[in-house]
Amino acid sequence: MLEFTYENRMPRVIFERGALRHLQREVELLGATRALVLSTPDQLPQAEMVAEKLGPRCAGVFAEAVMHVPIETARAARDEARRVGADCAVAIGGGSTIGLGKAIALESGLPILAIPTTYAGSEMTPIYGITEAGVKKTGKDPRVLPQTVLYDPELSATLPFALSVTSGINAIAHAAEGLYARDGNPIMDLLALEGIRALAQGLPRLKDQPDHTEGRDACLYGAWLCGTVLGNVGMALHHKLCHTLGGAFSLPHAETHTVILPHALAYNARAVPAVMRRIATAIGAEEAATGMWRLARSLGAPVALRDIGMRHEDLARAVELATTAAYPNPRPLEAAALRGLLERAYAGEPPGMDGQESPGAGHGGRGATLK
Ligand SMILES: NC(=O)C1=CN([C@@H]2O[C@H](COP(=O)(O)OP(=O)(O)OC[C@H]3O[C@@H](n4cnc5c(N)ncnc54)[C@H](OP(=O)(O)O)[C@@H]3O)[C@@H](O)[C@H]2O)C=CC1
Ligand SMILES: O=C(O)/C=C\C(=O)CC(=O)O
Repeated sequence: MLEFTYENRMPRVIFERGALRHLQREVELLGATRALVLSTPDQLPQAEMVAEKLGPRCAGVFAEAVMHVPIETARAARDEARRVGADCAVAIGGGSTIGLGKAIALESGLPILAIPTTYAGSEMTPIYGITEAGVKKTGKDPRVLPQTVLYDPELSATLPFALSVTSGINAIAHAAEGLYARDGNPIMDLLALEGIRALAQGLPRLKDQPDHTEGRDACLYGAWLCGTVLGNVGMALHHKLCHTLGGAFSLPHAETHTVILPHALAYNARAVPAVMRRIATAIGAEEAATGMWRLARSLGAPVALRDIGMRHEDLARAVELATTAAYPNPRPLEAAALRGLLERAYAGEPPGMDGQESPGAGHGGRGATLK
């Protein structure tokens, strides 16, 4: 049975090597005259390049973005936007910088022009996250969806290979979960499969040559598609686990996605076998979960939670948190099976394909009926 609701919520996208040359025109199209440029401290040279290209349309540079948007940084950026009379925010960087732009937009409604240099995909979503007193709160608001995105693969050429791989797998995770999202639709399925394929083919090309032209093009293209999926349909167990591990135990964002994804896919494999076949085909593997684990390993990415800062004594708490306010998932959440999943992920073992039960009270996924 085919049933879905589809609504188009997408920014204007310019994808081009050297896309920054369109910056002035694009800011003008937003109706803006005073842009506040945002970046992390380390990406200040890129922010200054953007400021230079903006010329008189640049109101200032705020290069203080940090991971997970602490409320103090958000307040400082909002104050700075007011102080310089900004009428738009131009965010150059990864999810941390774009997240800071979203924090400004959430309060002021200023339009955002995003220039992503990682593959996290925040530029395509109306999702924001702000951390206060050690707790990250996320929400959705149409005001934080960037109005324009400039994708320039040349700007990601400096992203180190290891970061490119984990960031690329972060993107693949959005698409993989989009394929079994309860509110998914055929358009997002097409984007998801193409996004996974592009990243699975692009990432290995960066291994010996991180500035490989076609490799960077493919990865950024894949990131755009996967980010679009994240922005349009709901996520499931994998994202819930990653948000739990990142939020409660401060594990690094993209690395956590990289370690967890094969195990989350294995957990859901029997509930949505058709989806798993499609993912396997997209990554060129016989089976989705093991294929993802092998892909990560072959690219030298972390495969063990213990190698990215997890403590074994925190696994029980992680299960508890992951089953509280759970995201809809095709297979029901069972504490014992989740503990098994995390034990394997902790030790860096291949995903376990055993001990699975029928979909039961999970939503069963659309993949059960859609080919
Ligand atoms: N709201 C949403 O829809 C989404 C939000 N997110 C959020 O975004 C954050 C993760 O995003 P992610 O992009 O992984 O993280 P960051 O923005 O923190 O970037 C990750 C790393 O990439 C480096 N980097 C970025 N650009 C370059 C470049 N051009 N050259 C060299 N290095 C570069 C950064 O270095 P440095 O710090 O030194 O600049 C940083 O170490 C998390 O907080 C996550 O929750 C992620 C996905 C979607
Ligand atoms: O936590 C956020 O800022 C919002 C969403 C994400 O981080 C998506 C993801 O897990 O990559």
